[in-house]
Amino acid sequence: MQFTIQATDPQSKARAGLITTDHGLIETPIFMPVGTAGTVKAVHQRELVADVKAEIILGNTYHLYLRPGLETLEKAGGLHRFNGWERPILTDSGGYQVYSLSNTRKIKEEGVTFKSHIDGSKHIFTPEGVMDIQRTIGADIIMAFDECTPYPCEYGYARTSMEMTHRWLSRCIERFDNTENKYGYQQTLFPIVQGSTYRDLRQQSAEFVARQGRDGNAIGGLAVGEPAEEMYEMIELVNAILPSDKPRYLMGVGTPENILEAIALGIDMFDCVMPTRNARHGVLYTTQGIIMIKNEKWKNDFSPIDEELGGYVGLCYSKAYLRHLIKSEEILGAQIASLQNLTFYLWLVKQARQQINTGNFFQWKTYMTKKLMQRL
Ligand SMILES: Cc1ccc(CCc2c3nc[nH]c3cc3c(=O)[nH]c(N)nc23)cc1
Repeated sequence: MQFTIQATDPQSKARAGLITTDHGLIETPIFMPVGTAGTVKAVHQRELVADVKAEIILGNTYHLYLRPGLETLEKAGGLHRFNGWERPILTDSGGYQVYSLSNTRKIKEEGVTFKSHIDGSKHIFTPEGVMDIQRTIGADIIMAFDECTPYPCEYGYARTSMEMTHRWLSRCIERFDNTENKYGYQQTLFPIVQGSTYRDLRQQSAEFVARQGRDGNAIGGLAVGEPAEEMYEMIELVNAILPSDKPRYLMGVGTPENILEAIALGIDMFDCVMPTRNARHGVLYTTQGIIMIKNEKWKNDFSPIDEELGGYVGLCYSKAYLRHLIKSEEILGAQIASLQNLTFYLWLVKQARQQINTGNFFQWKTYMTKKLMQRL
């Protein structure tokens, strides 16, 4: 995996870059739609490419391991072949998903034991085990096995948790560097910085991660309920330590405003469940601002959802019709709203990239944030 920086913003840490993988190119800054059971909820591959213009999607190790399972994925020739997505894929290591989905997990030095949220069967994720699982899934970029430190937490817990994540990272690197890819495509491992919101721990973790010299680096332990200002402070501190010539992936962030702020702080890659989760609840992101589509005011508004966005659903469906579908809890409503929000997120990072290339990202960010976050 290669990363080339094509332009940097003179008034911030923002940069426009290009990531090259065996499954194609990724222009950064980039937003990565979250696939869960191998698909993005309620959206087809064709739409992801043609409408959303997604360049890379996220696969979910926890879900895929439980269902369809490793045997099926291996027989299919990996996730790319299984779900027909021929572009880059990134998979998370599963630790976070166990933490957020299975309330029966236990953390030990060896790894994390949990019961499947599907059938209650017992499992253990270890650093070595999730490296093998992600080798079998076959994603181009795989994440180290970490503990996403809960927020808020005591300093002592944050330090112990970070130190275990560092020991797990060493075990991940040992396993990954001594196993081969299974399907003939190169894979790369990103380590994850932890340390909660404690400046000295974040500094230690960023230094430990930077020392591993991997192709890219991730910032974890954020977007877990901390105030945005604390998140920005941690990003700024960590990005000053992570190498500037490698992609930086901020996990789980965020609102359009968070994303533009983080781009200005030097982040290149994003993922977030917000676009699809909010869509299912009728919260639409549009180039004109936020629309709460269930609101009475859209009942007889037959204008297109978002003419400026240039996406299919924004042009071809009216606000009134989408309101009707969402109120009726029709699947089509979730599909249209998900497509609108995902298309918007990809549009936003593409606009940011263009502004970085033309050198006025910083002014544009202020104007765009004010415009996008207004309620219509
Ligand atoms: C499919 C998929 C879903 C979700 C994710 C990111 C999930 C995610 C976080 N989401 C919000 N905050 C987060 C923090 C962490 C973290 O510290 N470590 C890991 N491994 N994942 C995180 C990646 C892939």
